This record gives sequence, structure tokens and C-alpha cells, in this order.
Amino acid sequence: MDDPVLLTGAGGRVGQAILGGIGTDHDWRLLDREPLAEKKLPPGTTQDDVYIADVTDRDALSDAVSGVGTIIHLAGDPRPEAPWGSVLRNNIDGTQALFEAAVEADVDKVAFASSNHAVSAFETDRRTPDIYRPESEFLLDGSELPRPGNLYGVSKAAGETLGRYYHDQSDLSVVCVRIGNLTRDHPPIDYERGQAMWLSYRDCAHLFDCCIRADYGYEIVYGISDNDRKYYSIERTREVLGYDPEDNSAEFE
Ligand SMILES: NC(=O)C1=CN([C@@H]2O[C@H](COP(=O)(O)OP(=O)(O)OC[C@H]3O[C@@H](n4cnc5c(N)ncnc54)[C@H](O)[C@@H]3O)[C@@H](O)[C@H]2O)C=CC1
Ligand SMILES: O=C1O[C@H](COP(=O)(O)O)[C@@H](O)[C@H](O)[C@H]1O
Repeated sequence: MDDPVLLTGAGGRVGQAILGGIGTDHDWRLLDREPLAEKKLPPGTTQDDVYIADVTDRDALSDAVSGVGTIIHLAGDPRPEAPWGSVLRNNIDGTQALFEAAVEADVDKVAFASSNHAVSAFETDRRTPDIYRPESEFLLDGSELPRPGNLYGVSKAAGETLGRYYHDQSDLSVVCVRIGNLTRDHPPIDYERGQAMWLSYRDCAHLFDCCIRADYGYEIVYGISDNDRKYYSIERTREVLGYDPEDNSAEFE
């Protein structure tokens, strides 16, 4: 197994979903630019395992990645409406710094938090809302070119391309997970798009556990629950990572 695992953006929603599900299964290092309250640390992890640093701080990153087997890289600006200055700094520069540090430290694997917004412009007026419904056969499978619907999506497509570059330049394994809509306890209400791309907290934790344990080269996969409504295929996620989701937004309708 590829422990210790560095989790960037550990204090956020995705980070906490992961730690809530598999917090006791790995030896963690947690990085965030904000301090992490005790309640955000899984059992067995202490403030000594926490790095309070910005991902654009290359010296701090070099310290945090030393001796690490796998990195789950979540830190960044998650807002679909985020302005260019913020995604350029936090998402693109930060992700480049992260991959560079990973290669320099001989890390084995990086799982990168990409997004549905890297491909959200596939949701044209002609296709929607039909593709959000169970009868639709329209499926993206990760082999399509990015088609971002906003500058945040552009930054995620850039992160995927940085991953491709660093994988090709070194033996770093990279999986880019195009995460759907992570919502705790139940799918988003009255929001068909969100129900089609719902990722439950337990499926999220299981998915990133698979990213730590599986063997891969370079992959782009979708990260959603096994929803009846879906326009993202999770076949590749199952095949390459062994992902076996338990939740389905249809069970809440
Ligand atoms: N929540 C969701 O449904 C989805 C999230 N994602 C991606 O997953 C990742 C995590 O998202 P969330 O947990 O929802 O966001 P969040 O805002 O809840 O958490 C992000 C965490 O990263 C930290 N952070 C932000 N910029 C940083 C920087 N420059 N250096 C160090 N730490 C920094 C923040 O302090 C925060 O704790 C993001 O990259 C986001 O784009 C992708 C698709 C869907
Ligand atoms: O990438 C992300 O996607 C989710 C879902 O997008 P939405 O536009 O349907 O809300 C979003 O909630 C999350 O904040 C973002 O990081």
C-alpha cells in the first residue's frame, strides 16, 4: 500500500468526506491553508501530521511530500463561478507545484480532484434536460476532450493536462477524478443535474480509497454514485480502480 497519504485541502467538504469514511485506514498527512480543528482530524492523526500551507508554497510542499506514497490533491478554489485570478493561482499554479513536488520526491501516485465542470459545456440546450433523465443513453466516459463550461472548468482541464505531462515525463501514476456533486446524506433536492451526478459521502470515501490502493498509469474517470439518472459512465472507474458504489440518487426520489 502507498502510505503515508498526503491529503491536500483536507479541511474541506471532499477532504472531510474521505476522512470520515477511511480516516482510520491510512497513515495520513493533512495539508490545508487553514488550520484544522481537532474534530477534523481522524482518530490516530494529530496536529503533528498537519501542514498549514498554501499549495503554491513550493518549499512547504517539498516538506509535506517527503516520504509520501500517494497524494490526494483536493486543495483549490471549488467555485464554478470563481474568477480567473483565483483559479490561475489556486488551481493551476497550485496543481503544477503539487505535481512538480510529487515527481521530485518520487511519490508513486497522485489522485487529482477534477470536476464535472471540465466537461459541462457538453450540456447544450439541445441535450438538456433529457440527459439528466434515466431514459437518456447519452454518456461521457472520460475519453472525450474536455469541454469546460466556465473558467473553473478550464482550470480543472488544465490540471488533467498537467497530470498527463508529469505522468509522461516520469513514472508518476495519475488518476484524475471528475467529481460530480458531493452532497451529504441525500442527493440535491429539486436539481436534476445534481441528482444525475450525485456522489454520496460513503461512495466518495470508497472511491478515493480505490485511488490509493489500485495500480494505474494515467486515467481520467468519473466520480459519481451509481445513479439511475447519469450521463457519466462509471465503467472505467469500476474497471481500473475497482470502484463499487453503494448509493443511487433514485432511491431518494
Ligand atoms: N464538492 C464537490 O462536489 C466537488 C469538488 N470538486 C473539487 O474537489 C476539491 C475539494 O472541493 P471541496 O472540498 O468541495 O472544497 P472546499 O472549499 O470545501 O475545500 C477546499 C479546501 O482546500 C483549501 N484550499 C483552497 N485553496 C488552497 C490553497 N491554495 N492552498 C492550500 N489549501 C487550499 C481550503 O482551505 C479548503 O479547506 C476542489 O479541488 C474542487 O474543485 C470537484 C467537483 C465537485
Ligand atoms: O466542481 C464542482 O461541482 C459541483 C457541482 O456543480 P454544480 O454547478 O451543479 O453545483 C459543485 O457543487 C462544487 O462546488 C464544484 O466544486
